[in-house]
Amino acid sequence: MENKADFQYPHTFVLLGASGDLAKKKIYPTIWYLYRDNLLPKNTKFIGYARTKQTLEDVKEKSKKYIKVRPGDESKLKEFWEANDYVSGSYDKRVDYEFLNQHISKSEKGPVANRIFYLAVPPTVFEDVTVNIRNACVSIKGYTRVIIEKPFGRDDESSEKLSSHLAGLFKEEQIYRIDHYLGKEMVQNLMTIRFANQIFSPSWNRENIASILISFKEPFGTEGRGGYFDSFGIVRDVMQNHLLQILSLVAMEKPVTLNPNDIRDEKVKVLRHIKPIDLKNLLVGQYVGNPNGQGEEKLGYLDDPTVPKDSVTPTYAVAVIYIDNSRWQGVPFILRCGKALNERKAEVRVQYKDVPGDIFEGHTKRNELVIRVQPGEALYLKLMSKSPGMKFDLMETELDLTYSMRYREADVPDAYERLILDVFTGTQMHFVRNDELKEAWRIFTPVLKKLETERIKPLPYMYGSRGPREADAKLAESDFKYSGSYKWQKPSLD
Ligand SMILES: NC(=O)C1=CN([C@@H]2O[C@H](COP(=O)(O)OP(=O)(O)OC[C@H]3O[C@@H](n4cnc5c(N)ncnc54)[C@H](OP(=O)(O)O)[C@@H]3O)[C@@H](O)[C@H]2O)C=CC1
Ligand SMILES: O=C1O[C@H](COP(=O)(O)O)[C@@H](O)[C@H](O)[C@H]1O
Repeated sequence: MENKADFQYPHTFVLLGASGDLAKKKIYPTIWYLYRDNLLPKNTKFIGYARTKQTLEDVKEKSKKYIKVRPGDESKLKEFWEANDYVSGSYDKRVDYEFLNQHISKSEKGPVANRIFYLAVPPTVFEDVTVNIRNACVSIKGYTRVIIEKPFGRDDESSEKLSSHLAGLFKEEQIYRIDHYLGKEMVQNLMTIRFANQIFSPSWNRENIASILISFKEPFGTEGRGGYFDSFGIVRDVMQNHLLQILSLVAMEKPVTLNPNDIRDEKVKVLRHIKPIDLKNLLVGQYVGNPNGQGEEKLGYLDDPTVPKDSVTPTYAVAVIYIDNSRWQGVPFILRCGKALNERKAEVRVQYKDVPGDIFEGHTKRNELVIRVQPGEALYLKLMSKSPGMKFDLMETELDLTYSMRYREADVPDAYERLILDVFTGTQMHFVRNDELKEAWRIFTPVLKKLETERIKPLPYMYGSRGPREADAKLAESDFKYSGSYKWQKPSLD
């Protein structure tokens, strides 16, 4: 943590794009929760900025249904909105930012005042906004930090262009690139699980681990957002960022210290051992409607009116990645993600090798460590045990750390809450550094280009299914064994 001492000074949090979807659904609720829980500096002002001519009352009204208010919080909420303001202005005219600057300055009494700019704006105005912040709005008596949201470009070239643009305006310590998966409880737990447990360290390697599956599944399709999605696809939307970030935390070497740059150095190092993905190691799919489904389920991706009828954009993908270093050589890391599937789930499955010299006549099953990111955080280790009683049979069972049962009182914060608070405290550990981004695009750009120039046709899968049938074969050929024999007995809360 850089600077809790800073908390005594005035802070201004400027939300650019305050009239948009992300602002009302995510950012206003998040800053309210942080404010409600007294986690922010006492003297923090919030300013919404966007082109839309509206009042603060309008902002309040639009975000109302997304803001949770517990009984007794009403006066605090009133106080929160009193600390808010809304300024309307263009994204491209310096004069409007000069006005914004004057507005911010009004509440900046004293020798030090800090400013945070959250860019909840589309990529098309990104350059204008950052140039204008730099020219007219930086703090002259404190820090200025900018939070940016993906997409960070759509390939290596556009991302590099964006990075050089930003580097010309701000120092890397001022730039907070959000990958909200880095704010999730179990993703943050990965380093603790790996490096604070001697039991895992000696086996976390190619000698013991057969394969690692990192999955993201969503039970809904693009639902009218297809226009945006179609120019990106699931590989850019989820795999190149969220899943690759998880991979780097699972695979990296132990950092020298917990210093954010030591951690990010290790993440970059492990990414550098990965070659660009070969087309033969990528499988893509696109959902089609389920004729027997209800409502949305009946519709396929191509039925979305905002999607071109001949689109070959993947809504599902499996990529098999190899890390060419001494720890992981030959171990498949399988990244798998998709929309319009049978369930919502994000998890990591570390599958251990078969027991050598099995004396149990082939009845042993592989150990599997499952780190469930969502829904319902859990960590469980599937293992073999003698079945209780007179018999000497083997059974598949688990050591189970289900958060809702073990930590009943714990309040797991939302990813955005953690990350925005990190920006106030100046902690960049859970943000993406420029060179990480560069490596991520190096790994994915060639295969994305191939998919697009060759117009590779995605495999169809039905809305609400587990994805294309061929995906399981890909898992199997990548040494991920599924037996279907494991049964979990959910413990009762009593
Ligand atoms: N603490 C907890 O909350 C615990 C919960 N459980 C629950 O018990 C249930 C079973 O545990 P789990 O570890 O998932 O057990 P399994 O090893 O049986 O895995 C089941 C998962 O395997 C996948 N699968 C199905 N068919 C295939 C196939 N042909 N090839 C490859 N993969 C396949 C499916 O997920 P997919 O569609 O993603 O491929 C399925 O959900 C889960 O619902 C789990 O959440 C278990 C232990 C602890
Ligand atoms: O970044 C994205 O993530 C969301 C899923 O986030 P989650 O926290 O709900 O798991 C996904 O729906 C969206 O397409 C993608 O851009």
